[in-house]
Amino acid sequence: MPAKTGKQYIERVDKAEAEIWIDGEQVKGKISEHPAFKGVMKSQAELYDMQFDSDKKDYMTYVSPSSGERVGTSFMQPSTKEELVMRRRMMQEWARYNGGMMGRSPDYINAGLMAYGAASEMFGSQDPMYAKNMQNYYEYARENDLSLTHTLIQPQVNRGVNASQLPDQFIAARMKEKTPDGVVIKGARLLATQGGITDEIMVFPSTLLKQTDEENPYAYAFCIPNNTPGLKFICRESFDYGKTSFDHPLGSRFEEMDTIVVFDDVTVPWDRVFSLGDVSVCNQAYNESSAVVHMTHQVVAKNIAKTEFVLGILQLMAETINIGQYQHIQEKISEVIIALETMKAYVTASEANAQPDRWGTMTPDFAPLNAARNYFPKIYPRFTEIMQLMGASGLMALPSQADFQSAIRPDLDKFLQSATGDAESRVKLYRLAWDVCMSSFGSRQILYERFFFGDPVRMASALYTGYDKQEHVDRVKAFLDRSEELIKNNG
Ligand SMILES: Cc1cc2nc3c(=O)[nH]c(=O)nc-3n(C[C@H](O)[C@H](O)[C@H](O)COP(=O)(O)OP(=O)(O)OC[C@H]3O[C@@H](n4cnc5c(N)ncnc54)[C@H](O)[C@@H]3O)c2cc1C
Repeated sequence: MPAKTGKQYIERVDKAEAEIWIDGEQVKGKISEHPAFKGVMKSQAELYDMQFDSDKKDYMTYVSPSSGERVGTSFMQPSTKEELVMRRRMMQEWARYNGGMMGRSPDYINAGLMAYGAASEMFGSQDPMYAKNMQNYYEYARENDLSLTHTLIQPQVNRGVNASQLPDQFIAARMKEKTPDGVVIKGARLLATQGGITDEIMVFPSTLLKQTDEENPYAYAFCIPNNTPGLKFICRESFDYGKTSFDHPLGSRFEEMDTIVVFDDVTVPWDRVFSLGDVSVCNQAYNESSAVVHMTHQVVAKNIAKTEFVLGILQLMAETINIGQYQHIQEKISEVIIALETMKAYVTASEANAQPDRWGTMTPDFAPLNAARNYFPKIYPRFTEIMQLMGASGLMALPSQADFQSAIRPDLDKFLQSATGDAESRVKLYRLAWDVCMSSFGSRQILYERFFFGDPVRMASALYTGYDKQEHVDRVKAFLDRSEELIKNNG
């Protein structure tokens, strides 16, 4: 089957009827018609449809090496720099469509899956069956244009101890037993964004587990359909409040939802298991496969689009109420321009210095991408602060679309007009800014950028420990020795 359409995406997820809980009730009927999910599912469907745009399909899709059909480019295992750039172009096309506000457009997980597929041999170190499973699953996902969510983190109960030391050994999802049908998993994982509105879930190694025998049952990697019996998604409150796209321009379209994932004796069939019961294998999978690099490549490409979107909004705000002449406004917008150019430079450098990894996949240079993934979580909250500082009362003087259709419209037209246009256009823009920097949707975006790729403190620590600093240390030592020499010679 070739790349899928938006309609096919929606039909498949509706038909699956995964077990999803929200506001104390289980979702019944078509999830694409549920108020909490219909906006984002429509947006996701639009992304899939872009694969068929006549002017885009040459880079949104490519010819499958197995079926000869055109399949999604985010599944492509690049072997040249040109293919790497094509992948990024495809990913940015999707990100620009949603202003970078959909962190989990399907290309995010596809980037990881592509790398795991290319490195499938790695999973065979435990059992050759796992390597075969990984390779087959990657091809299955590619040929069926699967959408996936994923879950990596153990419940936040007591971060001072390991999962096996919690009061109940099945709080964090762990292996319960092996049966002829598969491995039974019981417990919970966090935090699956888009949980329940994809075809399947990837349950991969959580970030580094302690290397002890007690932790081995918590170490596994598998993918299963969202409607596997015993699998439950527990949603937070929805930030799509059912308002129009005028009132809540982002929340009504891109509210991706975050879910707690419960495994209630879920049997994972053996052909879907890629690793099991060995912390050391799990701990190295992310880095060894280059999944971390390809996922970061997608993230940075997406965040370039997000920065462009923020820059566009800020500039429009400056023009709308004529504040672009003030130096501090120029300085603030310049901060975003500098961030944009920095992010673009990181991606360009990573692609220019790309090399095939040990699995033959053309892989971007991780050093600039690693810097980017540590940089953006710090700068994105500042973008929203700048938006608040520039928006001021304009972020609160925000009548709704219904107000514009009521008897008070003449007042709105008079008092909310702007330097460049009418009241309705101005309110539309400021509502967008509010949804970026003030609303529940906007606050979640800030939290998302801070944490979704891992704890920023430990990411910085990994950057510090993994970075080769010796050359610079040696140069300073040589400089100090040179100074000594000079003193000696001159003395
Ligand atoms: C909006 C959003 C969406 C997300 N989507 C997904 C998803 O789709 N899939 C997924 O798998 N995950 C997802 N995550 C989870 C994300 O990966 C985690 O939030 C992140 O890895 C941090 O883990 P934690 O939330 O458990 O925080 P914790 O690890 O509990 O950290 C809480 C605080 O304690 C500190 N801390 C805890 N332990 C240590 C330590 N050992 N050393 C130093 N400091 C420590 C942290 O620095 C932090 O300040 C999402 C998170 C958010 C906020």
